[in-house]
Amino acid sequence: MSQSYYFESYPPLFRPPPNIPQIQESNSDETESLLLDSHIPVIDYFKCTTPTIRTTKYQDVNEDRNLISEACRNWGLFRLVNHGIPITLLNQIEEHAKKLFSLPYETKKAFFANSTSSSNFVSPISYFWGSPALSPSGAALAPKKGAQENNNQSLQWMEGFNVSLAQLSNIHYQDLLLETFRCLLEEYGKELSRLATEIFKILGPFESNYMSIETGLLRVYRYPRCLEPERTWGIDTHTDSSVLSIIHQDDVGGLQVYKDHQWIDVNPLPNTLIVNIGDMLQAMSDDRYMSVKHRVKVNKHKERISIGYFVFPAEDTIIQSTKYNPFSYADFRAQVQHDLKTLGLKTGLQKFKFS
Ligand SMILES: O=C(O)CCC(=O)C(=O)O
Ligand SMILES: [Fe+2]
Repeated sequence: MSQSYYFESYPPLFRPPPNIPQIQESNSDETESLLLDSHIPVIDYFKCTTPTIRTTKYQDVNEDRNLISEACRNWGLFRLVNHGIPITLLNQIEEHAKKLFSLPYETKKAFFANSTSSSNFVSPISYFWGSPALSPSGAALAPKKGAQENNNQSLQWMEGFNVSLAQLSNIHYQDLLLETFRCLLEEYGKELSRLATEIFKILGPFESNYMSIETGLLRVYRYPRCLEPERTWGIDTHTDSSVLSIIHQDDVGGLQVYKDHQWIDVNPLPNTLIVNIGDMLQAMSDDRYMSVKHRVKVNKHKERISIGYFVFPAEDTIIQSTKYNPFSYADFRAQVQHDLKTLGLKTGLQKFKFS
């Protein structure tokens, strides 16, 4: 595939100017210290959730459960191994995502438009780029005015598909690639609902409505190659608004987590998921668990694909906490949307804190 054709798949603002030497896909890795990455807690899902196994080979299941709580208190993030999700499923999703992302930008935009003028059809899969912030309907918030200028801070170097899991089974696509992608996402969504439910149980007890599986969504991201990776972010520093987020990343790397006043690379490890605590879990746990700051770097030589699963409280359930005024997730989301519109950034839980 020629480069000029290839870059047709990038949103126009992400395409390299025609008069500069073209960047090549490369295997040269950026070298960053791997040292601290090895301190990120690793949790064995199988050991935590299989109480019947009691041999000298396995620790007591409670010990492993305590490791999860400890990781959520100290890091707000952990790696999850032995999660039971078939590696072939993860590989297939990645492969299909790559194919869809490499369609021309205009095709992606038209294909995944949220609704058509002739019907009230709402697609469970929508396409967005330039900002991970979406409106409640799943439509991408347009990049802020001024993002057209190069190196504007608010433009984030990513594009993605937002997938509402609850609506995914209501539709069948004619297009084979898309229909296969839909089926794979549906299967992956079920697997992740299972994991999130178990982890939530282990971290609790919490009110059952504090996490509602029906709210689950997937974000499939592509972070395009970027000529000046030091001047922009794939996703800038943020905390997730979710209860729990579960990320699968490919082998490129770029995710970083903030811990003890420094940024640490969350290097990719094969067949490993990353679990993040979101703002909602921080509030409902009275700040015992911390929603962790993280960000995504972009890369000059390689595109990166990641898949995030996010799950939220039932929309109108009031979250009671000793640290925050009572609020619902709907209140929180409205506040975030308002902050993004007016300030261009999310202030998050701070707005709800007891004064
Ligand atoms: O792509 C990633 O690794 C992380 C994405 C992320 O932080 C998010 O969607 O909130
Ligand atoms: Fe995030």
